Amino acid sequence: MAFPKRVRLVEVGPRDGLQNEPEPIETPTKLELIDRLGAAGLAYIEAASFVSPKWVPQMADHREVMTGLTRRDGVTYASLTPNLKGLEGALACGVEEVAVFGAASEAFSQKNINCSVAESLERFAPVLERAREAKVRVRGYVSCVLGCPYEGEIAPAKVAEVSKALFEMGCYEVSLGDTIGVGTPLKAKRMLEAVSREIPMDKLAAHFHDTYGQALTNLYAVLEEGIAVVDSSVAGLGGCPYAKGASGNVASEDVVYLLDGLGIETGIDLDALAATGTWITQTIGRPNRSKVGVALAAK
Ligand SMILES: CC(C)(COP(=O)([O-])OP(=O)([O-])OC[C@H]1O[C@@H](n2cnc3c(N)ncnc32)[C@H](O)[C@@H]1OP(=O)([O-])[O-])[C@@H](O)C(=O)NCCC(=O)NCCSC(=O)C[C@@](C)(O)CC(=O)[O-]
Repeated sequence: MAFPKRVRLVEVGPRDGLQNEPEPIETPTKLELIDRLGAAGLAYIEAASFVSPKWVPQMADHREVMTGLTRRDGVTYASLTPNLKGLEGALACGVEEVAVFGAASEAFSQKNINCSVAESLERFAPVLERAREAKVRVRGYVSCVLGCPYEGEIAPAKVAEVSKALFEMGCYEVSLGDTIGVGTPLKAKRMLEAVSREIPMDKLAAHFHDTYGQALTNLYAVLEEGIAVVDSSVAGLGGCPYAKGASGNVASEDVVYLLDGLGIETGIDLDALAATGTWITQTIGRPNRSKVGVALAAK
């Protein structure tokens, strides 16, 4: 299969990237980050997460973030909403899109959202129904698609089953999360093969973490299979609070550099994105995990 002509990046830095930071990050810093990302050409930014502040304290300012945004034309600002309470909170802030998040692993589902996979799907059904009423699109995540921190190997058939359930429930797109970054290209292709037998390829996204340094390679493999939506995080920020040791998402700068080299359009200004990565890592005192970002900053 040929590479797609254009790839849509879903920037998850302000949410996935920051949710695990141990020290509180000021809301104005988050707002500036979101604004800079929009200015760099990111057309889809996951800005906040309407989850319990007891579970993820770093996302407790979701309301302030979603109402404090300076909205840019053509940019979608999305939020995670694990249940109806989260959705109602997000709707009250004028959110344009939301995401529910399930898992292909029972143990991870319990640790992350305190319920089984089947219970999570039951919980998502009214979220999708209410979102439909409010004319808000819902994205679906499946975590642990290439391995689980608690269960180890995850069968591609399980990933396909949960993805299909989310898609049939009304998620317009299902994002496949290698939460702990353990995947390798062949594994990623096999998992995608199983999922794409149930869901059209153009309704799927790749959400790869870079814990084992395989994320770009895995992305290359799934781009070859026809994936055209990639989740990434500026400067490779991030990690999941319920996946110990998981490092950040693949860095947006590295993905854009790869795609530019393949002649795949993204609409993103790499220099502006890299400058944003330098700025946010300096501001929050974190290493920049984008090799491209570091190289461009050293020029
Ligand atoms: C889902 C729950 C809420 C269930 O948590 P629970 O304890 O089972 O929920 P509950 O309904 O029994 O409520 C308990 C308390 O939470 C409150 N509550 C209930 N819901 C909300 C809400 N929406 N917003 C704010 N507060 C809420 C509720 O009001 C109550 O408050 P209390 O009476 O104790 O004061 C909890 O487990 C939770 O918030 N989990 C979030 C975990 C999380 O955010 N993980 C990281 C994101 S997922 C991820 O990173 C993976 C991904 C997407 O990036 C893909 C990948 O890489 O794999």
